[in-house]
Amino acid sequence: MARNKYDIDETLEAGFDFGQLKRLAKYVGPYKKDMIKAIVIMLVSSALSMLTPRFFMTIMDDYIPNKNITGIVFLSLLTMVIAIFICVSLKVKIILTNRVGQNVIHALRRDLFVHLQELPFSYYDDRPHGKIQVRVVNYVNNLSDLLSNGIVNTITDLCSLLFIIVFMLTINVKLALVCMCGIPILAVLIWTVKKKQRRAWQIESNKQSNLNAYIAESLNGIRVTQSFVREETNQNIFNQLSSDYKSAWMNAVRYNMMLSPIVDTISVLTTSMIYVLGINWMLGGEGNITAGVLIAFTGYISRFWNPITTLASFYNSLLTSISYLERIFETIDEPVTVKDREDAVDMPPIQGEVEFKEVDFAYDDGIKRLDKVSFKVKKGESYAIVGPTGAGKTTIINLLSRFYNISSGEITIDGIDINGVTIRSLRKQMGVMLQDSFIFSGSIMDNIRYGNREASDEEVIVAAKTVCAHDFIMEMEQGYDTQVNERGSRLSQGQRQLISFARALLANPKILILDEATSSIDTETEMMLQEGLLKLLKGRTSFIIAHRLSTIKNADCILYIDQGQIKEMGNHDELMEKKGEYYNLYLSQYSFLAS
Ligand SMILES: Nc1ncnc2c1ncn2[C@@H]1O[C@H](COP(=O)(O)OP(=O)(O)OP(=O)(O)O)[C@@H](O)[C@H]1O
Repeated sequence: MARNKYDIDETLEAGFDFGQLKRLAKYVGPYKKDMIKAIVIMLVSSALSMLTPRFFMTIMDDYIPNKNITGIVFLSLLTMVIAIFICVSLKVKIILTNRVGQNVIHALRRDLFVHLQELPFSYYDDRPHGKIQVRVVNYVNNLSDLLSNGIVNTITDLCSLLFIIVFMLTINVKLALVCMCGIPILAVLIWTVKKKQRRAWQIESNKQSNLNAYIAESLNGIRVTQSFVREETNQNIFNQLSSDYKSAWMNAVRYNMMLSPIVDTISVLTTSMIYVLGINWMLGGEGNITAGVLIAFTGYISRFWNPITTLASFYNSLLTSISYLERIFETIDEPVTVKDREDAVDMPPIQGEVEFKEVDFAYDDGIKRLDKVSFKVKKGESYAIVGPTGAGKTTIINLLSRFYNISSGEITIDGIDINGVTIRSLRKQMGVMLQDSFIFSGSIMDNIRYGNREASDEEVIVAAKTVCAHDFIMEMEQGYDTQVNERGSRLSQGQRQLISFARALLANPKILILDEATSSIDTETEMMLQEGLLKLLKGRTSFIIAHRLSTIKNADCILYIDQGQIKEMGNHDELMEKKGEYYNLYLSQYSFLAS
């Protein structure tokens, strides 16, 4: 449970290995053609750009002494044409690589989202949503530079470097070696800071994640915050998290910043050495060095350090991206613990007989929350589950929908073990109304239709009428087309419950599960609703959890749960006669209402 907090850094279970880069390469695979085009264009322009210092050498050493004006004009024009070609190819490369980058980002984000949709409740129990969100949005975005420019630039820069080295070696080996003597120094420096730099970017991603988690949590809880006048405390927590993020970013970027001045210094030093040694060697008549050779070399040396600078910055962005990639792939690799067995078959049309056989269950914290729970519901019966807060009522119905895996025992529907059927075929035949009546942004019609996308408008309206939601919906400015916000902030809690109720009904389920479906609904509406509900429940198996016992008096059987165990079982009259826990609970509610 340690992860489930904004002030706890996430730990990375799987370390980075180059296999992850290979995995990223797979995403680039479908856009190979665009990548190849971009690389070829860049290689051609890079090879052409190598010619210009050579042209200047020819002009200096050959055409000027021989007054070859035509040659000078021709080479100057050629240089101009090459410059225009380079300009155009750069533009084409940007278009191609951006297209590849954005497509890859889209594919990565899609895979992440698809996987997140499949991950079980237990994954979300253990993490703040902000920490998940930051992976899908920010971390994936941060790969954009690596994907759109990094890959093509690296390949073309490596080739340019090779071209330059070859060109320099063909002109003068001694000067070429002087030029390259800075590379080993740079390699040692990069190697020395590599580990610290990677760690620094991992810490940065943790802090970003914490900050995001807190922002998401604060926005979700803004009403409670303002009611309890917690704004100042929250600001302090936010400031601390934001300042942690700032420091982590500054620390990480410090390593990135180090590289560029080092490359510049080495570049300036080697250029000076070329001049000093080159002029000395030229004056001493050593190694066939002419003024033209020196001019060509100064042209090459600036081109020589250019790709090294871009490679160094690519290396920086690679290390940054790696820390994000680790998180992205960690999420994609997160095992779907609640999934179809290999031999799973579709659940046949449900008749409605449900049986729990000695079911034990513990959440991820390992504490047993259900202990040998056994009961059998006949087709079409309605079962109520009551008991104190935290007794395990919701847990029972969560297991019936297979939101979690049971620890031991068996749950069967019509005698079929629900572990052996596909989750989709099982859940499609159930109508579940969870405690959290979540409303999505969109129209009221869409929100009800969430339970059955094929339902016609008329069917939506019938469901709304059955749960007594039709009147209040019609009173809204655009009736069923009224737009509501995420979480339904413009609806009352009771109205939200009625909409969720209608949604559960619309699925036309064989098994209906209602968890505190009417807790926020006024007694008058509830009584009206009971009538519709009675008709509706006919022939369907239903599970109703309610604290308000008046709601469940008519249930065929009532399970009284406490501390994960069934303490009493029977209909209302039987349990009242028994004068046990249910009796006490009923009397306490009755006397509370009477008083
Ligand atoms: N995701 C979870 N991870 C760990 N423990 C959990 C989780 N959800 C519930 N619990 C614990 O399991 C126990 C049973 O919870 P459950 O939600 O089933 O209670 P309940 O009877 O439905 O309570 P209420 O009437 O308040 O809704 C509680 O002690 C609760 O703290």
